[in-house]
Amino acid sequence: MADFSSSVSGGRMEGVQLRSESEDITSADVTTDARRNLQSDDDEEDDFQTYMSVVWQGGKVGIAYYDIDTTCFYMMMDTVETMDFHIISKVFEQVKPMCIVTTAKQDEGLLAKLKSLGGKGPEIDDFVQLLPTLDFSLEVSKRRILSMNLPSIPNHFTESERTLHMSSLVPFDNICMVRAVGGLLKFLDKKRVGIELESTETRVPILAMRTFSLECLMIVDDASYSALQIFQQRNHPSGYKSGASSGKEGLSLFRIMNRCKSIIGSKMLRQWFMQPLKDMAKLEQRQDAVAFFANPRNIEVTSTLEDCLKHVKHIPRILARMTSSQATIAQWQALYKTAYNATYIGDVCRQQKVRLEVFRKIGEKFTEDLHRIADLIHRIVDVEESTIQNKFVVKQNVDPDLDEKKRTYNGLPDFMTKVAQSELNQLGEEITECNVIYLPQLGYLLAIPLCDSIREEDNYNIPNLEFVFMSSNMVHYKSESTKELDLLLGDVQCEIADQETVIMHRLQNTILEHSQVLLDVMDCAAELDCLITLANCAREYNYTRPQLTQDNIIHVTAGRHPLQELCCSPFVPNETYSDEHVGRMKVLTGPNASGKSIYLKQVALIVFMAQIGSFIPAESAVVGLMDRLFTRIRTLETVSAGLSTFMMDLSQVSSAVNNATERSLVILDEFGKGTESSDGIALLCATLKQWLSSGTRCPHVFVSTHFHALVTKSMLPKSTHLKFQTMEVIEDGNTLVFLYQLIDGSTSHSYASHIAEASGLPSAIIKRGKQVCECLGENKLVNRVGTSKSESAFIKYKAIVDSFLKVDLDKDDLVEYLESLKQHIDKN
Ligand SMILES: Nc1ncnc2c1ncn2[C@@H]1O[C@H](COP(=O)(O)OP(=O)(O)OP(=O)(O)O)[C@@H](O)[C@H]1O
Repeated sequence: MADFSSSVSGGRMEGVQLRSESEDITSADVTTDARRNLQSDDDEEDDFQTYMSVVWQGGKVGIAYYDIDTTCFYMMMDTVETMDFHIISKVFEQVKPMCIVTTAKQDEGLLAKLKSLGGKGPEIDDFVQLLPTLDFSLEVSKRRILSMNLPSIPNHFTESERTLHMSSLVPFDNICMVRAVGGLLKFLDKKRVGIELESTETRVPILAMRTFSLECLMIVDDASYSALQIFQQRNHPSGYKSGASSGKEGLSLFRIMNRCKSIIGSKMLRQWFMQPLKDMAKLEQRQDAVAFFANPRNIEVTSTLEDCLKHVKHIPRILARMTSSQATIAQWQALYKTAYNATYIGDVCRQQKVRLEVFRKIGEKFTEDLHRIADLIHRIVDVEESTIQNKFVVKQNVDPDLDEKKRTYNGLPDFMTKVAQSELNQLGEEITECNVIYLPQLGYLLAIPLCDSIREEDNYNIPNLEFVFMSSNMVHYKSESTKELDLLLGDVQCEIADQETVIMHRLQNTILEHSQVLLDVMDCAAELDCLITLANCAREYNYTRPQLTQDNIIHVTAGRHPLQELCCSPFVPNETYSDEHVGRMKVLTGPNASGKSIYLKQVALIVFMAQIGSFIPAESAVVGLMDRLFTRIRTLETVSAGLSTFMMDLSQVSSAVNNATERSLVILDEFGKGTESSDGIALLCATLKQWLSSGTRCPHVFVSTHFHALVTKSMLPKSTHLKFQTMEVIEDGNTLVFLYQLIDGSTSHSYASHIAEASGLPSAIIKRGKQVCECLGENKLVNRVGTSKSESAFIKYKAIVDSFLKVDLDKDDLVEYLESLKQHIDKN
């Protein structure tokens, strides 16, 4: 009988789980699944796909892009764009779209630029999508925007209320931007982006519309990011198009500084790194916050906030899943934790007496609605049971009717055992075992194991029982009592599921109506996370607060390279002074490996860090905000970029020459080295002269070079802007001691042989190199060295040449001479 009762409960499981025995999964599997859900939520991989649209008209560009992952729409307000399309490139670098949509009637230069952004992969033809100009017309675009169905717009809104709401989200006076949005909406609808497999009524989900602007950004190109090791490698699924390798972040500034507690924080920090600012007020707000969190007196508040931030999740992704009712239990739980912890963060920030912009924003945006959302989820969702059952389960006391159904359902096993017992009593003696099970659609059934009396197929019939089906040695019947059970209890389990789904939908809609609050929370929490991260770095790496100024100067006392200082000890700090009085152009010469490149990169990194709002590796600094950063630093990647190395060098330098202003920072590390040295030196010299001749419009230029003739032959004009500097070295007999100290002046040696010696090159080679070098320097004949074989051949050929030179063509007989020469050669 023990067997019997267990089969009864086994039958119940079968019915509840809606699956056959062969598909059975254990509860351990369910929790693994749930855990996997949680993990996927936590995954940091940037599996985003974005679609971008561009409209360039009247010298202004408007850009819009749609992120399939967050289902948010981002719009860049109309911005002045020149023929070098650096704004479009900048947005492209950040968005990395799958494709770019634009109007078919297009400027050829822009079209060529867009195509070049797509790289050289096989998908290049699909990368730029040209749509009819009508799809981008202003009126059509406006209409399309106004008819959008955002979840934050409540259903009861009238038409004019909707229009008013949309106008608050979309600045309609930005014509290019509105047209870009309209065109992209059309494209998304046509391609059914993200909803390819859904029914035709389903529209592309759009959770929110957000604007962004590049006006206050310092422009840094992709090559500089990798040359300065700000990012080492950036993963992107569309990397295959350009043939770029994808992998994890290597040793980079971002890697050493990213201590964010949340994924949204990491994402925002990456965005901050991608968008250095020239907006002083914003940067100072960040600095104030970093100073507060870096202060040891505030360590308790900081760590409380950090603990809460760990639980703030990527809300747009969750809300996007909710719009299609596909949120997993892990995501419900994540939303609850986010709302709960955000409420706490709000309380902590409101308690602070210090006036920080981030505290003010959090105090204002973390409203009571958050508390209500957390409370609703907490009261309604039974997380524990949901995780076990891997579906949305409603807690008790939410709906009395539902509670009643659940009570009935939970009492079923006992009841079914009793029914099975009474059925067994009525069956013949040859049947020793039976159980009652529930199967959806079929209802309650009596299951009897195969025995001798019902072994034959014809023999399945049992009086008073209706045969239904046979499987796994169990024959299933309908009896009077099971029919009664059907009538009495019906599909309780399905009804419970239906009712729970209705409750879930209602809860979901309430949350989606508050999606704006949740998105604001995410932004503020991510910002807070970034600021605490910058503060932690400042404390750990001993960074100081730079003074930002509108004056066009860069003054750094005892500056360090943030990555190099972690790799070599002791690191020698150096000063940087660049302004109108001390000169904006520094030409750095010095022996190989004396620290020139590290110094140049250090200058760029310090300015970059100051312009993301971070503290910097220096004793003190005054940094004037720069508008662009140009670099020409050779990296391994530039070698593999397809273009010849020298072509890459030239394209980077020409971009600097054409676009650098007096507020730009230009770093040239050994430009001109990749070609014949006279051409290289001429190019470098001409470039520097061009900037020097621009007088006060000369950018801040830092150049390192081994072209010593630039100094020794005074190739550059005398100018107050020009200053020669070098790295101090001491020559002690045969050894060279590097001090890595920047001093005024120049050097005329590269001391390459010392470096070669230190690098383990055989001394015979170094000795010979020195010999040749000396001979060339003194304009002497270089003595030939070689093997004994080449030596004797040299003597033989020299004798032939000498004898030929002695022939007097007017007097001697040439034929006779050649004959004797032949005999001489044959003999030897
Ligand atoms: N300020 C410093 N303090 C301590 N060590 C340094 C410093 N600067 C550079 N170094 C060390 O010197 C090495 C070489 O530096 P770097 O590559 O800048 O030389 P370089 O002058 O540019 O050489 P080359 O002209 O051959 O390119 C670095 O890898 C580092 O180990």
